Amino acid sequence: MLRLAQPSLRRFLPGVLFGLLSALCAVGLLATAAWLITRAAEMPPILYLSAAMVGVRAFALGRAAFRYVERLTSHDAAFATLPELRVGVYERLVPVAPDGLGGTRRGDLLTRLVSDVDEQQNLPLRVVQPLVVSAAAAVASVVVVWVLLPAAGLVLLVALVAAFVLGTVVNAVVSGRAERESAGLRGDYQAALADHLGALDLLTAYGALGAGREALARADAALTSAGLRRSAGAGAAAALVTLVSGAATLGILLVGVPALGGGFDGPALALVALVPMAVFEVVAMVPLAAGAWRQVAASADRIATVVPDEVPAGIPVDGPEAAEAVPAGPVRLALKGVTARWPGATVDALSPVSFEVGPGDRVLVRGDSGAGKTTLAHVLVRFLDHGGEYTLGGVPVERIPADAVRRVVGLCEQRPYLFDDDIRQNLLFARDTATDAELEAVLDRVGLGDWMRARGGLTARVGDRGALVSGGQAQRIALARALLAGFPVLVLDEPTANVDPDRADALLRDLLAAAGDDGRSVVLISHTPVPDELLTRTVRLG
Ligand SMILES: Nc1ncnc2c1ncn2[C@@H]1O[C@H](COP(=O)(O)OP(=O)(O)OP(=O)(O)O)[C@@H](O)[C@H]1O
Repeated sequence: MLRLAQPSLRRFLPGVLFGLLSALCAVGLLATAAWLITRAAEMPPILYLSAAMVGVRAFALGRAAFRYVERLTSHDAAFATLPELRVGVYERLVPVAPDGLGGTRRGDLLTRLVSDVDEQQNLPLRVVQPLVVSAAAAVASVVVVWVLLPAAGLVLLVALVAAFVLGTVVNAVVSGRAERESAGLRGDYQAALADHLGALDLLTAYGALGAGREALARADAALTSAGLRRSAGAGAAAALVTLVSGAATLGILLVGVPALGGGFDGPALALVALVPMAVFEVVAMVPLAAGAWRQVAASADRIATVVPDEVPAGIPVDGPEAAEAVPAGPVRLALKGVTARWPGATVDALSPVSFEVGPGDRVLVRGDSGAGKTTLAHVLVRFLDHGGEYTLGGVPVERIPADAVRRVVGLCEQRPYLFDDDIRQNLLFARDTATDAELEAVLDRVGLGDWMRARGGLTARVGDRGALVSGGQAQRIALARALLAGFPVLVLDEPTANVDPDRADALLRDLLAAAGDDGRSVVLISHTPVPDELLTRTVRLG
């Protein structure tokens, strides 16, 4: 994760270089100004001062200009890396989804994928670059002061090391824990918020809104407290660095005043005494960089737990042998002694099951609640791995890429997901080349044509997760898009789960007729009895 977040040297280097130039200009500005003011007090001919006057102007302009370019280039590098990082995370997430993500709460998962991924841009911006720039600026300043007065250089060196160590330790002690916890607390808060908003109707019905709000307030208080501790740590480190900077100036004066004379005059003393003010301003970034590192690392850990390097056991992975295609022509699906186990579980969720689905077959899968019907559906579309033998057209599915299996075997889930958009968009993603006439025809086939026209056509909205449509209509929309996708084998998981019993029979007949009317095979998972004449065979689980 961290490797992905660090921009390439080519992108990263300009920001470091301009940052260093800006820091050196800041130090140079203070040094030249200090020298100029003290030298001017000696009232030399103006000619002696003109080079320093030009220097002050150049350093002042250079500091601002280099800082501006540094911001541009370093942010450009970080932003250019972010899309690659996001795509990298997403690509690693895809093989794990959906069944490898069950243990992560929705709001928290979103935080990991958005805020925690965004946090990674701070690795180059707030960790690596400040460390490199402040180290280089500190070394350069010590060398210059050392050349002018070695004892002063030594004082500056000791003070810089002290500021570095003390600032970093104090910041770590005061805010280290808060920095490590912040990302998790942000995830907790967003998860609590998503839970609360998603369950508003339930909480209202049970009069539990207050308890929900209390849980939110607790998560918010923990997040705010972590934010305050982080600020306290940053403040304490800044105060300490300022204190050491003052001490460094005093120390340099203590060794510098007795050394006056010869080549080391007043203006030179002013220069070495005031340089720490500028260089400590740059070095103050170090404790903050350490804090930023703790936050970046914590966020990287959180992303890594949802996108592990190795896909968890139970989730299918395309191995090198997964290179065959499903044989062309009508597809026969066959299971022999197939079992399955969810990731992390210790027992099988599906006891050995064997059956075949030939072209045009309509197979009903029945079983008590918990017998493993949904588990079987997930095995059929390769969301879950299996034991035993599962072949498509005689080829073991392990030898076919999972995506190719899913182009042949389609799933209408028990709770179909509808996007908060209009009906057209909810259908088009199954086949984006479909015309409006094709969309209307498929809605007619699943018995939704009149309803769609009464709602004003394909632009009618379905609401968040289908809030504006009934359970049965959601199932029909899901079937319509599966028909559009043209899967040769269609698995319907409990399509009547959200429909009242007297409508369930009619819906099942409609769905089976629509799904099977062009030679497609159907695996129907249902509790509801289905008339024998609509089926080819029945399989009982458990
Ligand atoms: N995501 C999951 N992670 C771990 N175990 C799961 C998961 N989903 C289901 N299970 C377990 O697998 C077993 C089979 O569940 P499954 O949902 O397949 O049953 P089902 O026959 O579809 O039940 P129902 O008719 O109530 O929908 C159950 O013991 C269940 O607790």
